This record gives sequence, C-alpha cells and structure tokens, in this order.
Amino acid sequence: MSTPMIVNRLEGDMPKIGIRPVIDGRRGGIRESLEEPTMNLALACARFLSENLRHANGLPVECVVADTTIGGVREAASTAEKFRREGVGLTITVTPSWCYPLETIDTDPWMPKAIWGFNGTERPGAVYLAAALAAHNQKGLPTFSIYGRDVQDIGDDSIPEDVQAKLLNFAKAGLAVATIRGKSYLSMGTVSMGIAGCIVDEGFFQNYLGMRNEYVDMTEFIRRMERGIYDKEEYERALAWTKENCKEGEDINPPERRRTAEQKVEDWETVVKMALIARDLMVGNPKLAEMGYGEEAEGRNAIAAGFQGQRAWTDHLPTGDFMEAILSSSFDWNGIREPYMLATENDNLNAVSMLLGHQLTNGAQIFADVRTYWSPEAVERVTGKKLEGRAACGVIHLINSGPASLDGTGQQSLNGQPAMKPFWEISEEEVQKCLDAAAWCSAKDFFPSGGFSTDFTTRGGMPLTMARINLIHEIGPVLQIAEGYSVELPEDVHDVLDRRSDPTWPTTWFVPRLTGTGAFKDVYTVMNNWGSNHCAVSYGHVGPQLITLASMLRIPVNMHNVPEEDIFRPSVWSAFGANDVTGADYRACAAFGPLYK
Ligand SMILES: C[C@H](O)[C@@H](O)[C@@H](O)C(=O)CO
Ligand SMILES: [Mn+2]
Repeated sequence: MSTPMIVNRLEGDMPKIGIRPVIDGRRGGIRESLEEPTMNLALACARFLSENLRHANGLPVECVVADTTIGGVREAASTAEKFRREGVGLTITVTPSWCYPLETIDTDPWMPKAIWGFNGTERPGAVYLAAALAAHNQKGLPTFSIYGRDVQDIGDDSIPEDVQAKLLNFAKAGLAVATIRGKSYLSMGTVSMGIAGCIVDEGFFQNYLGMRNEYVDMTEFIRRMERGIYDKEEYERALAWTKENCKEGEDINPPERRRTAEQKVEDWETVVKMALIARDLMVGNPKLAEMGYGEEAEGRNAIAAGFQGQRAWTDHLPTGDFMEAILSSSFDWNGIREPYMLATENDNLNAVSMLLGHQLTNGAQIFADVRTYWSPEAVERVTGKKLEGRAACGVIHLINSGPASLDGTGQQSLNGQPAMKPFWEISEEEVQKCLDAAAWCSAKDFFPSGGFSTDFTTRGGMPLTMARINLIHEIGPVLQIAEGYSVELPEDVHDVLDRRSDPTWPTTWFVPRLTGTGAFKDVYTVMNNWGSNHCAVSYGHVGPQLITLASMLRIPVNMHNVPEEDIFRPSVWSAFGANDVTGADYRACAAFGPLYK
C-alpha cells in the first residue's frame, strides 16, 4: 500500500494547542505544594490531545505547555508571548486550585479558549473556574468551561471520560478556527445560474472566518491548457491512471447528441488537464516554476475553492465534474492524499460547509443538491413498492453532478461498516473499491459540450451529517445541521426513482434522525426547512462538533437534531437564556459579533 501523502500544501505552520497551568501564586507553601500537581495536569492534557488528535491534513497536533505555572500577570504575559512565537492557535487553561482570575486568564480576543477546572475539593479548582469564566464574560471573551462530573483526588492527573470528550470537541473545533484563518477561498469563475450561494460576501469570509477571497476567471484554464502550463509528466501519468481507473458508464444521450469516440478521447484529456490546473490554482505547484512559470507556481493559498462551470464554461467546454469529483476525493493518480474542498457552481457557502465538515472529521465530503423528498406514498405510487426499514418514513434524494467525493460511495469501511475515513486510514484496496463503484457517464443535456459525470450510489448504513451555511438578511450567516443515515433502496426502487432524475449523477439516499418536533418532526419537514439547494455531507454524527465550532465563529445554528446534553458552547451562552438554548445562541452571536470584526 502506498504511504499516504501527508503535506501541508498551504502557507504557514499548523496551529498548536497552548496549555496554561494556572496556580495560586501564594509562595511560602501554598504555591510550592501545588506546582507538581498543576504542571502534571497540564502535561497529561497535552499528552492526551497530541495522542488523540490529528490535523485534517494528517500532520500531528502539537501542544505547547507554558514554561512555568501561571501565578500572576507576568507569567501570563510571558506565556502569551511564548504561545505567539510558537504559533499557538487556541488555549486550554488547567488548574486544580484557586487562582486569581483577572491576573491569570488568557485575554487574546481571537484565541478560542477553554478552562478545565479540576473537580477536586482539597483545593478549590472549580471556584477558580467559575470566577475566571465570570471575568471572561464581563470582558467579552467567551470561554468554554470544562468541569468533570466526579470528584477526583488532588494529584490525580488522570482525565475522566467526560472531560476528555469536551477537551477533544473544543480542541478540534479550535484547531479548525485557527487553521482556516488567513487562508483563501478561490473563486474560479463567478455566480453560476443565479445561485445566491455563489455570491462571494467578503465580509463573511473576512469577519467570521478570518479568510481572504481570491478570484480567477475561467479563461485561465484555457490559457494554461493552450500554453501547456501544467506538469506534462504528471498529466501523462494522470491520464493513464484515469483511463485505467475511471471507466465510462452508459451514455444516455440520444444518438444525435452523443459525443463521438474521438471527442470523448479529447474530453478525457481536457478534464484531466482541468483537474491539474484547478489544483495548481488552489495550492500552487513548484514544477511550474521549473517550467518558467514562477507566478503560476505560487497558487492562491486556497484551503477551499469553487468552480463556476455552468453555464459559461459548460455550454462550450467539457463539464468540470471529473475535476471536482477527483479533487474532492481522498486519492488520485499520485496516491492517497488529503481531499481538496472544491465546490461546484462556485457555491462558496457550500464550500465553507464542506471545509468545516472536513476540518472536524478529517474526511472527504459529499456536495449535493437537496433534490427530492420522496414520501412513502409517492414511492409506492411510482414503484408499487413500500419503503421499509430506516427509509419507511420517506427519504431525501441528495444528488448533484460534480464534487460528491468518491469516498461518498461508502466503499471504505470502519469496523465492517461503510465509512468515509481520514485519508491516512484508507487502504489501496478501499481506493480501488471506491473507483470501481463509480461509472463515469457522458455528460447529459445540461452539459452540451461533453465531459463525464460520476454515477454511483452511496452504500446504506453510514452515519452522516448534512450541513449548510446560509446568509440571511440582517442576521448574517446561520448554520443548519441534520444528522442521519444513508440508506440503500432495493435496486428496482432505486432505478425507477433515479431514472426520473439524472441517473448519470451520484446519489445518496438520506434519512435524517427525527425528533418528532420542530424541523425534525418528519423527513418532509427537514427538507422543507433546508435553506438552500445544496448541502455538504460529512461522515459520522458530528452535529455537536459543528455546534461548538459555529459558536466559536459566532455563527448561530438555526436548525439541528443534536440532543441538548451534547451541546457544548462557551459558558456565557447560558447568560443569554439558559432555558431558551436556540434563542440564546442567536442573542450571544449577535452580542459578541463576528470573531474578527
Ligand atoms: C446541471 C444542473 O444545472 C444542475 O447543476 C442544477 O440542477 C443544480 O445542481 C443546481 O444547484
Ligand atoms: Mn447544484
């Protein structure tokens, strides 16, 4: 099996986690008695996080522990300076004792922060936690509170499971915030077919995500193709790999509209070049500098991108579906690697939804239209068959030509179940299964100038989370989340429904987990409340992690099916209405405003 390629393709080192051991500064016995247990707690926390977290690009997560315990403002300041030098992107303060809040807290407004107040009673760690949070709340520095449910003995540096869960949730979301900061979203083209999600709102990217916006016209693809501004050796390798692994499926076009065999050969050559060029535009390619194209070699430092495609490109040139699908997947002709976050139709709100999902799960994403709600009655009417099992209450048809990653076939497995795994856990055999489960069909009528779309059906039984960021007038960004499962329909049922849609595109039959109330009253209501034509789908039930991340970015969550006990936001959110969690989220996000404004 080839070793997965682990590279940081973007500028800057990966953010580290700063650990702040805070202590009662009284010397003459008290501080001395606490030095060891306090530092040991910090070291245990650092060890735990480094052992259990990885960056989405596969690099290990590093923790930086303060040089000394922090008993006063000078030690707090020198720790902040050390963290700045080391590239710390989020901080976790730990303490088993009482300390002096205003003299020791982390006051960096951009730094996601949490405090673990050890639940021990020999020294009042929880008292510091409460007082320090009060300080943060008064100073407008929302902070996550971690307090174990069961009392531990002083000196016990084990980390209880409930504390572990909150440390991981906070840390992974905080790493996402720090990782995307300063990176670009690259628009290749502009607004596609009047889709509002394609309007690039620079205020959203700058003020909420700390990201930059880059733009390139789609003619840049023509320039690079016609002038050969791509790595020729890699192109030959990519084309050969594609011919070997991307088998053509049924051409459902009527004979008079079918591309000739010669045209299809040309189309494959074009779409493979498009994939190389899109990647180079996103992250650069030193090979281009060797060819004398120094500026092109730089790329746009894009951690996410979108390709307009329709219709200015696709009415005249082969569709970008192959480019989008293969770059969004965890593998290509160079082997197994981190997937690119590349949205079709340049729907940048969906690209960000994919990006957040990828940063939290490390996995590839499925970009899809939220196309059709099929009620059991409608399915029975058109197929004569009853929906059963998890699908019995209806299904949502997720389908879009383009960047549904081939990981979305569900041909990777975790404990024998279908999964979309971090690329470094995917085997060569699983890569081949994903490739073999997809047919590359000649683009249909929507795309009059050729290209190939991916036809596959996601395996059933995968826990999935649908997400979408929408921009709302006078509110700004809101996030919606639906945890659920992929389901497999009997082939004869699938075929009838699929053929009514676009059978040359990738299908995921999705069933949200219902709560019986509100937007999750039934499957129909979930779809009826979806705020856009698109969604981004991650592997696993990651609603809690998305909710934590959204609160760090001050993006309210308008819809989710996450149990209230799993919601983890800064402690101050409860001050906006402890008995009205959703309303409190909106009020808190509005009060604190975007993280970078
Ligand atoms: C090919 C079609 O135009 C699709 O791109 C269209 O139905 C969409 O996906 C709209 O989001
Ligand atoms: Mn679409």
